[in-house]
Amino acid sequence: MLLIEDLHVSIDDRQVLKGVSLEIQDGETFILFGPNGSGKTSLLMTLMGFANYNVTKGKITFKGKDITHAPIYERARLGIGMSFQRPPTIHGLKTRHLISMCAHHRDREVDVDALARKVNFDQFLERDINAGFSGGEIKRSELLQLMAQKPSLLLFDEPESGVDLENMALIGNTVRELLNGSQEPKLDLSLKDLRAKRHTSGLIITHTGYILDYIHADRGQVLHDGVLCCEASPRVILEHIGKFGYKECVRCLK
Ligand SMILES: Nc1ncnc2c1ncn2[C@@H]1O[C@H](COP(=O)(O)OP(=O)(O)OP(=O)(O)O)[C@@H](O)[C@H]1O
Repeated sequence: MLLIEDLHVSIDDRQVLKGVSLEIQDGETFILFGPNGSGKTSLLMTLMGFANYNVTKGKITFKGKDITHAPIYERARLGIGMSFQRPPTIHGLKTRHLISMCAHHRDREVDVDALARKVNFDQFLERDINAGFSGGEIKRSELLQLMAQKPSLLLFDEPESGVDLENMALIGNTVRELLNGSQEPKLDLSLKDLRAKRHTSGLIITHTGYILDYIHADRGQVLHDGVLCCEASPRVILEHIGKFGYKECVRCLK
């Protein structure tokens, strides 16, 4: 589904990604770890196509199409959706209107109120996007946009940040539903069959790993100073970082 080859990205004159290569298959969920400032958000912003992130070398292919220099709307139309760490406030744009726009491409009209009720967000629909929203409310607003858009590749930048434990369950379960599509996985399926049934892929940044309690994450890696290293199961990586910190990752780069 997503193929990133030798991606080099600069913001102004500063190189933030220094040769990232990564493949995410249909239905696969990939977890990205890394210390502050290592380039994780920059990777997601580049995949979404934001202008400040200049691809100086490398290629991004999505569903077989070269999207390295494609505009944001084309990537969204192809099926890439993103939940931001710190999304902007948009005065003058009601949440209801944005949710309707996110669902615009779908065949059937979406019941925005019913969708919002799923994430306890119906009472926020008449408010401007993110205007005065708390950390947890911002996350629910982001999720609601994705639920309306139904992308086939979900990019999540720290779904747990600013979320209390009670809301974490709501957010974790909603992320799982988005990744599984409408289909809840049956417990008796093998991992291979489970993956074959999922068509939505995920690329999720986490510092705490709380999200791992709710989703099935297939693979993980650490991004260290703009370079990927330490590929392992996400739980193993989390445990390793907890014990030794990120400086141990440097050993994998040698
Ligand atoms: N618009 C910008 N202008 C200048 N530098 C930027 C800009 N955006 C990001 N950077 C720099 O690029 C580097 C990577 O930032 P990025 O946000 O991708 O890191 P991160 O791994 O997501 O960090 P965190 O875990 O703290 O969220 C940082 O040093 C950051 O200051």
